[in-house]
Amino acid sequence: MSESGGNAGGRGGSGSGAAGGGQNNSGRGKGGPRDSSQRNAQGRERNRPSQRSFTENAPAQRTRRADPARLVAFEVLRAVAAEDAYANLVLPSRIRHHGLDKRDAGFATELSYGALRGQGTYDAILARCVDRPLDQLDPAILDALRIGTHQLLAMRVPAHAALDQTVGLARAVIGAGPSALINAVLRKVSAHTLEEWLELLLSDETDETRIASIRYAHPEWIVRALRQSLVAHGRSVSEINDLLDADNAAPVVNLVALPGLGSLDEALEGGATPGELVEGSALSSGGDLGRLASVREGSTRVQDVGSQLVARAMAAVDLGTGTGSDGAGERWLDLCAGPGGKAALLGALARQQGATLLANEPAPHRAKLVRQALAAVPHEIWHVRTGDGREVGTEMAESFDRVLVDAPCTGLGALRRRPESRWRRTPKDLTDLGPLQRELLKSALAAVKPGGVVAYVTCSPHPAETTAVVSDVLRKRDDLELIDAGAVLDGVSLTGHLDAGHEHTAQLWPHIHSTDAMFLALIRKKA
Ligand SMILES: C[S@@+](CC[C@H](N)C(=O)[O-])C[C@H]1O[C@@H](n2cnc3c(N)ncnc32)[C@H](O)[C@@H]1O
Repeated sequence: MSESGGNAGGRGGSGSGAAGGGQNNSGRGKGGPRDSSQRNAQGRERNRPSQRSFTENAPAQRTRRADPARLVAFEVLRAVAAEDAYANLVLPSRIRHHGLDKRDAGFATELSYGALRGQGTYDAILARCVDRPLDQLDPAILDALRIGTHQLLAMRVPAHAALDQTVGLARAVIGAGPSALINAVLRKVSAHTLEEWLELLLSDETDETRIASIRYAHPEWIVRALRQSLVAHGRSVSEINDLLDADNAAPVVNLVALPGLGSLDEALEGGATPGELVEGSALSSGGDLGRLASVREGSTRVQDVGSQLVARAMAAVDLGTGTGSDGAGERWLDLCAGPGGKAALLGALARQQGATLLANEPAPHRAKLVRQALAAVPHEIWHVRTGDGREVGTEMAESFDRVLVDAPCTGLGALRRRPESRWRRTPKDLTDLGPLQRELLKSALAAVKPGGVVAYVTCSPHPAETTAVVSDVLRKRDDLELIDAGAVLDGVSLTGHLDAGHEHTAQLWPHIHSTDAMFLALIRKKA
């Protein structure tokens, strides 16, 4: 049991914990994680077909019990497919239910997230190994095959363990019948490495979109949408592969210490590293964040650096009103606040700047989450309204100095955090959300005082929900002007140069900034 457990191979790690390189029955050894270059190199080496060995036992004679970590991954995939569940919500509850330790939890995370993200590529491979169309397979069998394929092609799990354990899982939870099929199909999958499979699948392919779609496991419409997004924000279309690749890497967990309320000391002592893009942030060293008292209290929170930057940008805009540029006496509004990540940061900044915050959210259960998120901020600073943001503009016309519209959007900029979402979203979502995004922005512009500023934010870079919304709403209005959002973002960043601005709006990117792809427009209502 000498080998340690790094996680993924060529497709990038998906979880925080370890996956197997060990020689025990489940294919997972003991030891700490390795850096990704070692994992990639060693993962490919270990899984070369010529070095593979399989037990000669028939499936029925092999493992009959489901390894708990693989069972958790299987249950996550089933819940996502059959119940429309979100992997990031269902995974922790399954891990708790099966009592996985830290190491197995890491393995289950990598396996479920990796199999979900890589689904498009894995299905293209499986289609070559199954004698019927994949949609004619029992969905549970297909999920078991995806789990087996991810272990074989992208994790440092010995091939015999990947095969035996996946067949054992199928026997235990699906039935004895399908295990022979799963055994036969996974043997075919294991005949090649991932690179060899991609070569086989793509050698005759000339369509660039289809090539990128299969290689980087994104639906073709999203490949096209992201290309269009790069161009719309002044970047080169040649960045597309880097962007798609960044969506497949496990995002590092970012922390924020609420300004004036939280501290990163405990996290830094525990191995977190200071964030380089924004003040008060840190990159978590992984593990259970609940061990940190400041996280339990809510004064230090998990928040993507892109979200931190746009919230700070809204708070930092110089209104030039004489009373407001330092925030004293100002009223701030977060129009779409649930579940409260940005509201918590804005609440802390409002306290420091002598302002107050109204956080609005229509969904009652999400409004409750906003209250919980704001719990560490003194109560006299904030108030939560449960209602439709489209009504705020008329109900509270010209009442606020700063308004954040963090609009409901497709989330195309946060695909790395939501492994199933790329397969669930459709182009129709883009068109369906457009009217709501425009109405919310108009309501915000009605609610802001003359001289005040509205920050329009999405976690999508797509022009249909970013630049098109802003230009449609600003068209024919001479009382509004765009502030240079790139310059304001630079001003709140530690580097002072994010290179995110383009034509007065700003766009952050996973492959450039290691943040979610947050869009920011800052609109001032002329005094
Ligand atoms: C992108 S999320 C906001 C994320 C939040 N700002 C944060 O940082 O945690 C969009 C939110 O808008 C809310 N929403 C949907 N329809 C809305 C409406 N008509 N008015 C206001 N908010 C709405 C959704 O419930 C969701 O909570």
